Amino acid sequence: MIALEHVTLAYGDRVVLDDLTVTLAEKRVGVIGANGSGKSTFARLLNGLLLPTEGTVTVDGLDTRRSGREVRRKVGFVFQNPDNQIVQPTVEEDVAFGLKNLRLPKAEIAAKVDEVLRRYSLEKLRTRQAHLLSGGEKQLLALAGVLVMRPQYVVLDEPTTLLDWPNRRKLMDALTALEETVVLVTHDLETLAEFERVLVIHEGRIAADAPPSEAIDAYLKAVS
Ligand SMILES: Nc1ncnc2c1ncn2[C@@H]1O[C@H](COP(=O)(O)OP(=O)(O)OP(=O)(O)O)[C@@H](O)[C@H]1O
Repeated sequence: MIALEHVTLAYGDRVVLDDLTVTLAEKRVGVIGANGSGKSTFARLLNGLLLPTEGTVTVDGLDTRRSGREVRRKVGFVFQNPDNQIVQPTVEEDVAFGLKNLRLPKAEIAAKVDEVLRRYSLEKLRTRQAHLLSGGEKQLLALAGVLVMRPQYVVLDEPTTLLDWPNRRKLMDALTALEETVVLVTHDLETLAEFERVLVIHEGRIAADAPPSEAIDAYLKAVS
């Protein structure tokens, strides 16, 4: 369970999120809102990439301020721009990177990398230069690199922006199949149809917190 208590986040003197208190316990939570409303900021608070200016964020009781490393093991983060997280020359090396940092045995790393490349249809790309992949291929690689670490929670910040229709379908199917708890920030409202809960962020606050169709209605009203 991820809990925010009286969380305020300010960049300098600009308050972007204002006194949010919310608990995320569902398997599938969507986050929507206008450009600049604070969705990425909200997402980054969930795994300690950003620390609250005021208030606390806890993941299964671990405070992101005090237990950042443990929180980041639990909460995988898929960035909006995959170039932010692709760090190794080839696809297979990039997927193996986090596992190597854990100093797992070589055979175990190889087995996990094979499994995840197969699962996301990335096998044929395995020896390719990661930075030369297409945008959509990079997004799938970034997701694979996070999921291979088996986090309990996966936070994704607009992961479908670069994807064509088949790859968007593939990514959404992958998300549906995950056992992990998913928090998805998106402008792609139709991907939220099966979600249990959707938060609408507007003017620094949670303007709606409801099942998808109700939340999407509230969002469209707020921005029109
Ligand atoms: N590091 C930063 N320093 C100063 N201001 C920032 C910083 N990061 C974000 N902001 C500002 O905070 C506000 C919220 O940004 P955020 O990226 O969280 O919005 P968003 O809802 O994810 O937007 P989008 O839908 O366009 O991705 C924006 O006005 C942005 O310009």
